[in-house]
Amino acid sequence: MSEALARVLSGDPAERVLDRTLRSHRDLSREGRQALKEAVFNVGLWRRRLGFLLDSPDPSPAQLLFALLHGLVGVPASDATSWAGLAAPVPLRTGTPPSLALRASLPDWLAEHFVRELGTEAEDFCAHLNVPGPITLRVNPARISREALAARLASEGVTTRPGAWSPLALHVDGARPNLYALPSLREGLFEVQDEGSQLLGLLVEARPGETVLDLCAGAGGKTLQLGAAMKDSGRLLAYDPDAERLDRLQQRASRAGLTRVQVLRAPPSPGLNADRVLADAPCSELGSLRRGPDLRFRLTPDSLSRYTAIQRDILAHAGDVVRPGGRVVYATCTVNRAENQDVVADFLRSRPDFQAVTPGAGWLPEACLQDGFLFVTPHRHGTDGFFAAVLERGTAG
Ligand SMILES: C[S@@+](CC[C@H](N)C(=O)[O-])C[C@H]1O[C@@H](n2cnc3c(N)ncnc32)[C@H](O)[C@@H]1O
Repeated sequence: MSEALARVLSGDPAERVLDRTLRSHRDLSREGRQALKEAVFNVGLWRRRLGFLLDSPDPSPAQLLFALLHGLVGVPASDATSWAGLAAPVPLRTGTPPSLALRASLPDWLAEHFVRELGTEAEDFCAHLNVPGPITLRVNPARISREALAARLASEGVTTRPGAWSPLALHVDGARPNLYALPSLREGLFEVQDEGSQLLGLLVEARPGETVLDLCAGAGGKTLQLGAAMKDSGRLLAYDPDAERLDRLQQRASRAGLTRVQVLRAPPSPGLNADRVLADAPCSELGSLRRGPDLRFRLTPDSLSRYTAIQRDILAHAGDVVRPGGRVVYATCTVNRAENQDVVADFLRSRPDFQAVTPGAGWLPEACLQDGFLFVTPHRHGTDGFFAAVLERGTAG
């Protein structure tokens, strides 16, 4: 246990450390495996708050585990001492930590960033980064309705409830099921996708018969969604510079029964004249921090500015390949004006033939909008954090 904790604390990804540790300790009981998992995840996540309780800048893994068990979970000191493998209990501080960074267990620079971005909401936002998000499914509307999928999943032993924002979303209730064993997944009736991410795909409003470009397609999470919305008709083009992700996209598209996805191994040229372009740009991913206990500790302050040049290039490229009258959706999964509003403002300055239009007019709840952009967050919407702008190219000139 100490060794696994030490590796996570020194920067190895918690998921990977846990995987390796469990594989080399196959003799562990079910309870033992669960305890190891909880310890690695929670010490990894709460390390800064635990350091405050211990009043030490460099506590040992065993001391951190003791502070977690006794100070945060409330296990009696004698049990916590022996479970942590300590010879004696360690004194713990009481009282609320004095800074947001310590209360929410974040690096100082990151907590300060969230205060700059979110003001009085930063505390609530950061608290929600410490609660794992729900497992959310996106129904494949080309194959089944949301209600019928919920009934089908119930018959397979999985209870769900509808999402509040995306008409395609179902949240899984109760214990984490093995979704990959379900026939309904193999039949392509749903994909696993955060509700906020579903909104980005929906904002494209792709229709059957159109030419749609997914410019940062990755492994195709949103390409599949666009293909379903287009009822597998028209032209759906997917580009990404990462060839391995595109390979996975191709496999997923054929499993989902999409025959019209065309993978581009080189960037598309302006002659494309697409009706719609989704630019789901690479970003600092601050909106996804609740997805892993230690992601926040692997970021550095320069992540806030690392992607802005490439984001500007990608959006400029999107502007070049969409037809007059067509639309670009620029999206990120981060909470950072420099990567969101500022990139869009620069684009609009350099391309006066474009204007920002209200995202999802007619169907997207007002609560998902802020200053004319989509902005959803864990604390307000229960989704991961996402930003999106819908930019329409004028027809004049
Ligand atoms: C946020 S991820 C996309 C996720 C994907 N749309 C999905 O739904 O699964 C950003 C993607 O942008 C890609 N990317 C990086 N540089 C790029 C560029 N210059 N042009 C287009 N895509 C780029 C990355 O390889 C990465 O797959």
